[in-house]
Amino acid sequence: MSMSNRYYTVSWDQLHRDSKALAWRLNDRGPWRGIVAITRGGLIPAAIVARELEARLIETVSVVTYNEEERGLPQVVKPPAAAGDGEGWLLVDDLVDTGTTAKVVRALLPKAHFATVYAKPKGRPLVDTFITEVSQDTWILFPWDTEAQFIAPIARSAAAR
Ligand SMILES: O=P(O)(O)OC[C@H]1O[C@H](OP(=O)(O)OP(=O)(O)O)[C@H](O)[C@@H]1O
Ligand SMILES: O=c1[nH]c(=O)c2nc[nH]c2[nH]1
Ligand SMILES: [Mg+2]
Repeated sequence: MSMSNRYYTVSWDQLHRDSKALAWRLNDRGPWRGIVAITRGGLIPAAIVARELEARLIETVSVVTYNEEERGLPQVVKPPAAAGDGEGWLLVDDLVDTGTTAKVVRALLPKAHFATVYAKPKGRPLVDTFITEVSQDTWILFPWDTEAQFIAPIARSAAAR
């Protein structure tokens, strides 16, 4: 996991709204044969988009990347067997960051339409449709990776300084 200068915190409510906004855009470009979710991050946006577009055929593709380790090469641990070359299929992920995952999946499904909820500048050229862009040095915090916790009152933390 790369370190970032700031966080962009996404609540369940915001993720639902942003995924629905994505569905509105994608509805105009259909009909779609089905949806390929890029696991695991793409699963929940894909479910929300599938509900809105009344898509019932859902395939998955799983790519494991080891950016920070020596072996370095992305591994396709589950190919999207049902989706052919991707023609007529919608490919959904939560975000593009460096574009490493996107490059691998686009090579497997060259004709698919690639949609993400969030995009960072490096990955943005690889995406056909997205909703919100954040800067490259921002880490997006998804609701499934976070939980609410107690934070000290301002007066108490200021007094400790
Ligand atoms: O553009 P990139 O630099 O490739 O980064 C984007 C990918 O990274 C995250 O997935 P991750 O590989 O962490 O796995 P996960 O979806 O199972 O959490 C995210 O869900 C994207 O798929
Ligand atoms: O939760 C996440 N937030 C991000 O910004 C990110 N970039 C790659 N992978 C990521 N996972
Ligand atoms: Mg992912």
